[in-house]
Amino acid sequence: MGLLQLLKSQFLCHLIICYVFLVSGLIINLLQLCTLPLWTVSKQLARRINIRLAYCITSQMVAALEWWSGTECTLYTDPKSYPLYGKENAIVVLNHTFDIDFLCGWTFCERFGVLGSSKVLAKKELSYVPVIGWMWYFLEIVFCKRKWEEDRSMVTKSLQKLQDYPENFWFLLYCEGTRFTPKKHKISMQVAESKGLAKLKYHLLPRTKGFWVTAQNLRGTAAAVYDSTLNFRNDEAPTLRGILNGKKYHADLYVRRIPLELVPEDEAECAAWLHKLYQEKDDFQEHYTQTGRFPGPTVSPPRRPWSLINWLFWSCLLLYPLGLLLTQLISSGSLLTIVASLAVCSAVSFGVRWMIGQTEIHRGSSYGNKEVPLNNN
Ligand SMILES: CC/C=C\C/C=C\C/C=C\C/C=C\C/C=C\C/C=C\CCC(=O)SCCNC(=O)CCNC(=O)[C@H](O)C(C)(C)COP(=O)(O)OP(=O)(O)OC[C@H]1O[C@@H](n2cnc3c(N)ncnc32)[C@H](O)[C@@H]1OP(=O)(O)O
Ligand SMILES: CCCCCCCCCCCCCCCC(=O)OC[C@@H](O)COP(=O)(O)O
Repeated sequence: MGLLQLLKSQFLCHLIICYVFLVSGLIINLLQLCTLPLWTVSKQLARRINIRLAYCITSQMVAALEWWSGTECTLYTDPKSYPLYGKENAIVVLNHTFDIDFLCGWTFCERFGVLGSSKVLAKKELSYVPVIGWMWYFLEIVFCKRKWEEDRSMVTKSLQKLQDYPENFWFLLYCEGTRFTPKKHKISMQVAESKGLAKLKYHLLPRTKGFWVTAQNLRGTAAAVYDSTLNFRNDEAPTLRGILNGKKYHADLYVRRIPLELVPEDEAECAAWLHKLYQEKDDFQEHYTQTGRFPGPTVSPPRRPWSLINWLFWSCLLLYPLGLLLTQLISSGSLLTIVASLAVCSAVSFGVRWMIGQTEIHRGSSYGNKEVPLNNN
């Protein structure tokens, strides 16, 4: 192990990175709160400011992946579609297989200049996560309880609000609705069988209602669906802890651009279209497993310096006062202040560990985990 790699694996480094993320994140949440009065005066200006504030948070995690761990991201796509990425609104459909698939998604957003404005149909529980979840309120992220009857009107309303969004955005949909586990896969394939649908090897059966309502409400707003399939080389199982430890991964993303006009408007036809899409995604994953690559040409959209610059800015801003505080603390020799500082460090460490836990599949929800009574007709 090289010296740099050894440094990256040190707990103290992780504590510093997490301190900068947490404290800057809370400051930005506070700034977002301050934009509240602006929403009534100029909604579009408030949105543009919040896009930039959100960028300051999410790009720190992207910088950790791109610059700290040096993870490589390769894009497999049609060269004719490439110039359109980042220049139009799009609905992104992505497999939900890895702890950090969302972070790879953010990394591609960053490389095409839509990181601050990117959106997702997210489970409600994530809205309570400090920093990221709180930031999402101001970004007009669409939340769902994963109970269609309760979600229907709220999801529709939230999507309609995006129709006059002032900057290009990608709206991410994990149609599988939850992360892949062998148990969830087994149950969802029982559902597929009972519905006479083809079985999938690498995906859960997609939930079609969210996709249909998104396509319907973003028609005329989004130009295309980006069917995206992510995999990692050499059976890597990437984690956020691995990224913090400076471990380098190799992400491959296969993207097909499908004009939104090709998605059927009728709900049943749209559902059938999505099921077919997932069967094709499964074939691409099979191709990857057999050959170690996706079909078609590759490009590696370059890293941009902004995520690193933002990270360095917040680090300088927050580590300087921390350094001063620590020096004063040690020179004061007060046992009480030293104990209080250790308690704050432990709280930061505990808080961020809990947040990292949200990204870990083995701590995932029980959604899609329960055997459902099947109607075999
Ligand atoms: C150039 C580069 C291109 C791309 C770059 C890639 C990506 C970058 C893009 C953007 C990045 C932006 C942000 C990313 C940042 C962070 C994101 C992090 C995480 C958030 C993600 C989540 O929280 S995922 C969880 C929440 N989201 C969803 O669930 C979405 C999908 N779900 C739906 O759409 C659902 O329909 C619903 C949520 C709207 C409603 O849920 P409900 O459970 O009520 O669903 P349904 O009524 O649809 O389900 C019942 C039907 O499903 C069948 N079914 C299938 N499997 C099962 C099963 N296991 N158990 C029971 N039922 C099952 C069932 O038969 C029903 O079928 P019907 O035919 O009767 O409808
Ligand atoms: C600079 C780096 C500092 C690191 C600090 C850690 C920050 C943690 C950020 C938490 C972001 C949370 C996003 C989690 C996304 C996710 O993966 O959600 C899972 C859901 O889709 C589905 O849930 P489930 O049904 O449980 O599979």
